[in-house]
Amino acid sequence: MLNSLPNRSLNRASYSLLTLLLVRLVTTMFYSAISFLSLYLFNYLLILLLCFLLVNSSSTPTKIGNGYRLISIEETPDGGIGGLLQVKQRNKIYGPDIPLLQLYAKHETQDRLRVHITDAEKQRWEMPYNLLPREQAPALKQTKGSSRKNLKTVREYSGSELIFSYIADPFSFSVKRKSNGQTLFNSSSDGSDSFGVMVFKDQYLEISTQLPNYASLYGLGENTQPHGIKLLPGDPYTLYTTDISAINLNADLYGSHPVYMDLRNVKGQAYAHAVLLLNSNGMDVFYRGTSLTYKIIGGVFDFYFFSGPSPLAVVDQYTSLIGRPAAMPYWAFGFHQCRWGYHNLSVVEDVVENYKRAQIPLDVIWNDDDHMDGHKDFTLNPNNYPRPKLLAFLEKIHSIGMKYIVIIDPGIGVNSSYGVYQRGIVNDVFIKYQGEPYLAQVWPGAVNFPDFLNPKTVEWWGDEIRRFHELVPVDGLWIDMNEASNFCSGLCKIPKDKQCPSGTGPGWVCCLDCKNITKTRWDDPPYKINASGLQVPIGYKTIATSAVHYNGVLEYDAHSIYGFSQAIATHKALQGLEGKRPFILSRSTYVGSGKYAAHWTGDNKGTWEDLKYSISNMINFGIFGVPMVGSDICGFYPAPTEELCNRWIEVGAFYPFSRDHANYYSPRQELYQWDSVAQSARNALGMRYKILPHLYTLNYEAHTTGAPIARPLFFSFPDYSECYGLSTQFLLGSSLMISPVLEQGKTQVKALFPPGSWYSMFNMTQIITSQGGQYVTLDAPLHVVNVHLYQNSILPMQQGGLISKEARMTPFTLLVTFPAGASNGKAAGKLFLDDDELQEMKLASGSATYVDFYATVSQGTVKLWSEVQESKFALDKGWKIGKVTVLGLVGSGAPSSLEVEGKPVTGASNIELSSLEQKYITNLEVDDEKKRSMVVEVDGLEIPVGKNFTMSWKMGSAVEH
Ligand SMILES: OC[C@H]1O[C@H](O[C@H]2[C@H](O)[C@@H](O)[C@@H](O[C@H]3[C@H](O)[C@@H](O)[C@@H](O)O[C@@H]3CO)O[C@@H]2CO)[C@H](O)[C@@H](O)[C@@H]1O
Repeated sequence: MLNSLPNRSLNRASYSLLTLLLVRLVTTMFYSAISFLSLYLFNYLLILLLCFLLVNSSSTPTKIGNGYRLISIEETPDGGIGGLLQVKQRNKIYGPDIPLLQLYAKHETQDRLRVHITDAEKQRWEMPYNLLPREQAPALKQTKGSSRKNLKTVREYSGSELIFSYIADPFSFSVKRKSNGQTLFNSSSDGSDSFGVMVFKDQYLEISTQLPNYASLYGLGENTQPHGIKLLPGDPYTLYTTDISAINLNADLYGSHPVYMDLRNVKGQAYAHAVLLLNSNGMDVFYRGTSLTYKIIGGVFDFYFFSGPSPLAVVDQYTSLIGRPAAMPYWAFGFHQCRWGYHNLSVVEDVVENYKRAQIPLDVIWNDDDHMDGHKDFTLNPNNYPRPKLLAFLEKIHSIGMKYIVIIDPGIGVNSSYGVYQRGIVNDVFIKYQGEPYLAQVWPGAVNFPDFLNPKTVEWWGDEIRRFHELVPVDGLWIDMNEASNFCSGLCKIPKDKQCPSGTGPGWVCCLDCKNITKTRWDDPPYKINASGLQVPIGYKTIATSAVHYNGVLEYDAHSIYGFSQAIATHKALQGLEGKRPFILSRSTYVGSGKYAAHWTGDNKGTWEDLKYSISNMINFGIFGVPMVGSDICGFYPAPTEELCNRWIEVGAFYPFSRDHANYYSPRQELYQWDSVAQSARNALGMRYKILPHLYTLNYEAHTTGAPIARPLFFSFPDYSECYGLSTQFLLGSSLMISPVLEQGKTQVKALFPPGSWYSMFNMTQIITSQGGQYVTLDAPLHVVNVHLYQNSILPMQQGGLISKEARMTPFTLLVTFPAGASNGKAAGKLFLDDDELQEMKLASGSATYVDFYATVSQGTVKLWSEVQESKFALDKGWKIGKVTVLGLVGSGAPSSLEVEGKPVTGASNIELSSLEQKYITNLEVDDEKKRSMVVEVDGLEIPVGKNFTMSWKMGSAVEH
């Protein structure tokens, strides 16, 4: 029962009591003399009757709330509607109902509807407007005296695509799509027991929506699901930021994203929309297949509906509200190597050398906390990482374009001789408990946590980052443990007579003297979310939930935005430094984090399951507006097998954020450690470095439209429901598909190919599938990952290299794909280039260039041209298009009449034609003589990127269809 108290234990107790009594009754009856029978029998029958009543009453659900009725409604000055909701009947389960609520609904844009419900008489906690800027909901009591004359029992308010309507008593609301009449959200009860009325108490809010059983839902994270991206009915999706690693299935992991995308295929046509419940309190979300129920322990209902109707439109609308994803610098798309346990600088230097020796690309080298002095943020270990040597190393790697990133944890070591801590105390920047900085334990031992909701803290943090940057010119920061993670729970003191260890391993065992804090309703709320997947107290191994932030904000409310607020402060600090584009990697994320940081999926395991989960985790974050994401390649711990590491780099080379990272206790797993892994890495990363221009263009697209970099297939094939649950393959952009091996011992992979023509990026072989698309078994020996480009694409590529900076200056190749065998076809592609040192990523004269490429084939004539915006930047850099490769054309004999810029190009040497092997053909009748599809390569070109160009040629004896 969702809207009733759980009563299973009550029933069980009653039945036990009943059984006991029955046994006693029978025994007694047997041994009792007839003369006493009537008296005993009467007593027992009475008890029996009471027990039956108890059992029966306990199986009747106890209602948590009785719902609200709308008592007034009017239009608000800002064009929305506002109303008052009065509780129908109060009860005290999970605390008293809030008597009067304020309802506010507004079509904020053409495709976004907001529905906000809060206490009408008292300000409640909600996501701070300064952290997530958005339109303000109206002030309280605005509607209190409003007239009732407008009040109708049912009423509709229509925006351009979404229609909001309500039923007055008991109050419920629904959201419909205007274009097809579909109900997207409906909080009125479907009559089932699993669906109650809306409940609004101080520490318990509940609301449900009906759903059609054919809706496919995605999102509600951070969460690892064994079955992949599509949400399945069952256990609650619990949202509460927690230091629990991605290996834990169906648990509340590091981030909180209370948003889902709902994809429905209505008569072969797909419609997607999304629902965000902007609430930072802990919650359980129960998805039951035909309904979804939120149970939240505080805050307000602040719903945003995004009408789509395409998945890409949904993320565009979503990120236009929560913030567009951060622009990443070019080098961030290179390969990253990290490890906890690079004990000294020489080890780091060796790693960089070994990558070079093995000819494996590497752009960024990282330090976990090994460079620190006693695991304290912003310090250097003078023995293992002496500053002069570190600076010399950084100068060397910076000179070739490589970068260096280090970790910082939010816990600041409590140590009176530690400057960062001293200045923190002086500036009063820490979260408080009973007026004192709240004491916790992380790697340095006892720590205090900065309160990033406090403007003074943001200033102090910025200053500490500036000081550190003067000490060590890092290129980015990794903010870890910011859920916030605490190795202790409750109220702790530093033990007097014992030295608290700091550091690795046992460092995570609590050594402070702690006692539980249970006395406040914040530490022990009436409704228990399924925290840590185990219903642990919500203050378990984190900051006590009754601790206090700036302005009296309770950790209870602000818990899940800790990492988010730290990312904002860190971003601000880095922006202020050299005026460069910041790179931040954050473990904990919330709605809007993508605007400031990249994310990795935390401490995964070196197992085949985790390799698989990494794909769904990655594509979920694309939906959450955090497109720069990846998992620890080869697994964080314990130790991957050689085969697994081969397969992992073949997937990880195509994560937007591609980093190998390992635990302190794991054996070394840099990609050169095994010859076979090195070979797979050269293949897969070799391809990544060739498609860097594409990844970087996707970065621009993400930054300007929210489009995920790595996407599920349904983003490009929304009408093709076969791919709705597919979590073993993914797309980079709209048409580059990765189909990796995810199982041990396999040298083939069964991959789904949506309808059309696909071309292998490694050997140009083609796969053509019928209208229904199909699964194709692909060869995938150990060093091979299958990457295919879809028809109608133009992919700008470069020659690759060992560092992105050098790869970036090599000539371009345009890879053009037409539907195989079609005599008429179109293709298009795009390229964004800019000065990635600049903070802003925008199309501007002199610092960026954008090129649209187009191609057509018609009547045997192939045409290719570009349309350039802001040409100067690319022209100044001197980039050239050296080659055009076109796949899927039909014809035989040599192409002729090659013209570039309207001028004939003589000499056949620069245009070549070869036949394309057709690997898999279904509906295309192939007459090998006439309809072979071809590879046409036009080489030796020197077309400046940034200049509009046209080129054309005729296919030899083109075949008409
Ligand atoms: O900076 C070092 C690493 O810190 C992070 O991972 C640590 C994690 O946050 C800790 O909670 C802990 O996790 C262990 C957990 O406490 C323990 O019960 C057991 O389940 O093993 C867990 C994993 O070891 O230690 C983690 C480090 O081992 C961060 O996520 C890493 O990337 C950093 O390298």
